[in-house]
Amino acid sequence: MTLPAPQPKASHFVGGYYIEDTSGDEIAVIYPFTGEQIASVHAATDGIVEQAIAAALHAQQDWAARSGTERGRVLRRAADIMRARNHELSQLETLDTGKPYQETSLVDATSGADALEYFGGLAASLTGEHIPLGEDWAYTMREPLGVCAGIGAWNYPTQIACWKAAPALACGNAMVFKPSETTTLCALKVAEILVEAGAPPGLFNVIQGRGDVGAKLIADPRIAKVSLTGSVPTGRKVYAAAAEGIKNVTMELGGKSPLLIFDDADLEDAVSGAILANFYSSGQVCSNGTRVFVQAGIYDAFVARMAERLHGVKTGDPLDPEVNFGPLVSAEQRDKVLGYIEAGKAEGARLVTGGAALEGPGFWVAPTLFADVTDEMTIAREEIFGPVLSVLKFDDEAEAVARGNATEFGLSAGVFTTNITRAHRVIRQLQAGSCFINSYNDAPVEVPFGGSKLSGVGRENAKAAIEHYSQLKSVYVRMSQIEAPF
Ligand SMILES: NC(=O)c1ccc[n+]([C@@H]2O[C@H](COP(=O)([O-])OP(=O)(O)OC[C@H]3O[C@@H](n4cnc5c(N)ncnc54)[C@H](O)[C@@H]3O)[C@@H](O)[C@H]2O)c1
Repeated sequence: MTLPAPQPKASHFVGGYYIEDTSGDEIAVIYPFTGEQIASVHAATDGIVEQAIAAALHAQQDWAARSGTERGRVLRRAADIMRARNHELSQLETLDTGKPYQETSLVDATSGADALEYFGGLAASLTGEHIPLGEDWAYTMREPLGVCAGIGAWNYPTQIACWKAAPALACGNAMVFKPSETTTLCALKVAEILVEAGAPPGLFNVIQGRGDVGAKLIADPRIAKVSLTGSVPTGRKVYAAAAEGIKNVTMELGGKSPLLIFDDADLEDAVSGAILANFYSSGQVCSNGTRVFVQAGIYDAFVARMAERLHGVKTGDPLDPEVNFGPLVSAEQRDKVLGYIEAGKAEGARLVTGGAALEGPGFWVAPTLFADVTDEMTIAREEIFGPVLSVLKFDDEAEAVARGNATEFGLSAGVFTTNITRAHRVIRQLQAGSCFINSYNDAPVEVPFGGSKLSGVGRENAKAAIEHYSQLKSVYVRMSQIEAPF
């Protein structure tokens, strides 16, 4: 298999070109399967940050002056290019993250292309309204915000870049995007593709760096909006920095989501749902349903069947299309997850399967199933971001809802039951932004995605995202003479 060369032409993509400044700190690109360095980039210097913002400001003028139809055509062309290059982009996503190709070839560039296509389709319909007021009238215009900053996490580098770029660009904004320092490669390809599709150079720029570069970017007064995908502690810092400039924000943060499985659920379906809710991307998904509450009547059957189904995990080289479970993204993340597993054992959870690192040079953690987990255990309270499923027993519906909601997070929630009245009743009471009935972790671009409570502010995807990347201008038009008091 010929692999894409992981080393990018240069670290940053600014003003339509790859640019470099090796005086920035070196950031190694590590392939999580081998633990070996496969490329390197340099963190953006102040000069690179300045060039990126200047290029974005310039491009935004041209872009905002184009019709929505023209803007949409560029985004849809970019979607077509991404789809045509799915194989190569998916391999790069695998090298960047360690997620199996079996998964990346279905999800990542595809989901990115869906966002570009969807918002490309919406671009021409972003109109204001006419408000009759007797003889007078008013109208509204939907205007872009200006230059937006996008800051990404490491679990979905292509998708996160596209989920932010597509609505921003559709509304007439430009963007400077900083990927996670752990996954630096994929967003550069998104930038290349947008230029190839006809976006003005500088419309979507990618600069590398750690938190300090992100902080510098969002502190700049020329940045009108900040969209972050990351953890709650980072969200607090970024939100506070954005508040200094009264900037618009979208915060896509962490979660500890409940998945409620009732006695009357289809057992096999519920087990499949819980697998999707916990082991996809080796558990590194923000919306994962990591607290699986199972009603007493099917509790033992659920735990037994889940343990059996986990025998279907196939590890190995994530680029092998037969492999369905990959390593974690970094040594640091593996160690963090192993720490939580030890806490689970020490606090008395019953380890059913897994519970240790796997052999190999890469960053492996075995898919881990804990039963008899109780609400106060660390593994039931904190976001682990790894392949660790906790099963908690419950007796009745009200108890399950109360315990499900007893968290500071509010990203997702799910329910498995064949009683449709109960399904809707329970979902209505669960405090979460993205919910599922007899399913889990579906994220089509047509549906708003985001969290409540500490899990976030604002929504990505769907028409809801337009509100977060545009502002309304109201214009009052008087048709009659003005009556003034003096
Ligand atoms: N809700 C969602 O849509 C969603 C999706 C994916 C991941 N996540 C969350 O992301 C976390 C995992 O990702 P991570 O470890 O990369 O998160 P992180 O918070 O460590 O970093 C996220 C990004 O913020 C940058 N950053 C750090 N400090 C900054 C600062 N002071 N100013 C500006 N930027 C700064 C980082 O460099 C990185 O690019 C998990 O908590 C997960 O739940 C949420």
